Amino acid sequence: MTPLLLVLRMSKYRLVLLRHGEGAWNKENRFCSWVDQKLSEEGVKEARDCGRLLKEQGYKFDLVFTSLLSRSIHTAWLVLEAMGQEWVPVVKSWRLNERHYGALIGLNRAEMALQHGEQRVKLWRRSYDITPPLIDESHPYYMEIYNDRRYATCDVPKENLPRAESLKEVLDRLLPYWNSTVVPEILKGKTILISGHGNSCRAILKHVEGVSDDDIANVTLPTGVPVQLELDENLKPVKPRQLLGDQAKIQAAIKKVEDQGKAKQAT
Ligand SMILES: O=C(O)[C@@H](COP(=O)(O)O)OP(=O)(O)O
Repeated sequence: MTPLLLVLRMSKYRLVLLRHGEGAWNKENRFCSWVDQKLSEEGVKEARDCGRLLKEQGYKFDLVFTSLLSRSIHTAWLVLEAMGQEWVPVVKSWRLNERHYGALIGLNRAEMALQHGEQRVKLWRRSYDITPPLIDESHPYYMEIYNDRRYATCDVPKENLPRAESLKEVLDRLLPYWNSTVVPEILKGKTILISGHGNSCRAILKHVEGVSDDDIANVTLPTGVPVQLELDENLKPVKPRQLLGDQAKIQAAIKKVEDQGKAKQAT
């Protein structure tokens, strides 16, 4: 068998994961999570650039999945528009929402690092099974989140929606949706884009690639950069994930996200 045929046989499905373009609170270095902040100007540009890149790469999507948060939905729309593929169906679920950061929502990461130490903030952000402090009714964004009409449309009662989540808990709520709704579409041969969030995409990567609980702490995704996965017939990766685009810029963007947790007085 020629090497080309071998690759064709082994790489049966391609899937693209995307952390939405920069949001207003990414820019302000605040934990955004379930607060429905919109894309910044830069985030709109990132989403359009991502669409152009995916078009250049020859992508033709059949289906797009998003969370219920505007920044993931707008990113999907902008990507599809830049590709001239606006007709492609977009399916939304709370199960693809960003990790629920609990009582940390709205707080500035650098200030939290000053108060609690960089190590604690790193554990909150990147560890697999540490749950941040729970949000409660006294939190300034509690009502805005739980009174939002979109959360009355979920497949669980509002009272059972999370009040804070570790990455493990994100995977626990995401996996049933992945197995029941996303996987069957991949297996039909559809080319799928998941326009999600830093941590919902990390949870999918952990599951699909079998990343260990320790190693997932070293996976950070920048905004607006498509992650290409090539999978075999059992949905196992046939090669390492590829972050598409200028590699030097991508490395700089990853460092910028990691550095958001360094101690600094907010300006
Ligand atoms: O909730 C947030 O603020 C960020 C992730 O924050 P970190 O885990 O990077 O601190 O999520 P996203 O911008 O992908 O929706």
